[in-house]
Amino acid sequence: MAEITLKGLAHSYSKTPASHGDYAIRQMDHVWHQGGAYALLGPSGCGKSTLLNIISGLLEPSEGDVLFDGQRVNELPPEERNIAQVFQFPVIYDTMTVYDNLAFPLRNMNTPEYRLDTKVREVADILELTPLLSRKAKNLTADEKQKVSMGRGLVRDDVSAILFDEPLTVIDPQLKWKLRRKLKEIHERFNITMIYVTHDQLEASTFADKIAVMYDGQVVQFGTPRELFEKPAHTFVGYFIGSPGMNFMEVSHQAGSVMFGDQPLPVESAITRHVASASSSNIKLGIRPEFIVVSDTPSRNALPIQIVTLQDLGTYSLLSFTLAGQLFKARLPEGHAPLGSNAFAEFPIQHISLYIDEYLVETGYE
Ligand SMILES: Nc1ncnc2c1ncn2[C@@H]1O[C@H](COP(=O)(O)OP(=O)(O)OP(=O)(O)O)[C@@H](O)[C@H]1O
Repeated sequence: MAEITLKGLAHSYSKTPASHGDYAIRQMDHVWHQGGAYALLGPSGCGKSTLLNIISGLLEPSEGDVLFDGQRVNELPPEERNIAQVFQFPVIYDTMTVYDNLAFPLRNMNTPEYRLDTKVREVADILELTPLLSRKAKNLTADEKQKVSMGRGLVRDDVSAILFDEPLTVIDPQLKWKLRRKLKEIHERFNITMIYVTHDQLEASTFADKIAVMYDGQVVQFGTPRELFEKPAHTFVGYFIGSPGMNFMEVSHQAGSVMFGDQPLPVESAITRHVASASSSNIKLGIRPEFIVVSDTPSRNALPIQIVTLQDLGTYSLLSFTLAGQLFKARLPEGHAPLGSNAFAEFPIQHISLYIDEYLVETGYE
């Protein structure tokens, strides 16, 4: 069992890093608690695989410490870390049977055959591989091979964490859901820390209790899927989570008002105070497409908009409109009244969040 702590961690693939841009992981402190089901979510190139490889020991970090249950393991090779890693593409021995593939990690540890047999059959049963145990691995389908790869991580009793690096990439879309459920089941049964890397928010939120969102070499928010939706701590989280992502407006302060271009915006007074006193000029307001209220009649806080497109997506409609020259997205509920050529959008003030230098400013709704 292990709690994995990353302390002052940073990694550069360059031997002589000169600037921020030379780092794949930028100064990070993070704790993965024992037994958690976690996702590491972020776009391509943000440093997810680098971080997993540092945890598993395939890569030694250039700065900082990796601690397992408080013990520094930076110099420990992967085989001494009791961590299993499942990669994007199955890592199995094609000429061996499924049984021998599953037994391989245990034979390596000189596990007695009777114990090995029990464990192999238990894991095969969970992964629904029992009918395939005597098959040669080379005759399996891609998803069966990936299940064997996962099984090899699960057979060892001493494994304290399993790291999955986009494990469902090669899996048929229909089977992805089933395998994710299976992983969740395995997590509940074995109480193993699991870290699941993906760039897909749906995959992350169906697997994990808590998601670490990574952006540009850093974890910018660590929270439940709901927290990431309701309170994005960074503009990237707002943009990346949700379908479509949050709308952002660059704003400034003028004569007691928060201005979006030439347009004064109705906002809560605490936001106005923060915008007025901000030392940075990088100030944004964010609102989720779900919370914008659109109507064809003017009202006190509604602003005139220009409609670009309205798409009926079955359970909701997606409206694209412009305001002060910027494109916005709004999700309109099913059965929303049709919109004429004059339309108005209201941004309910309780749903507007303030970001200064890309980070959320907690203002509290007054
Ligand atoms: N072996 C390497 N040598 C040099 N640079 C590397 C190496 N591996 C990764 N990088 C760089 O480090 C950064 C982070 O890469 P990493 O593969 O960790 O990201 P990722 O989030 O896993 O991306 P993906 O989802 O595409 O795999 C990228 O800029 C990448 O180009």
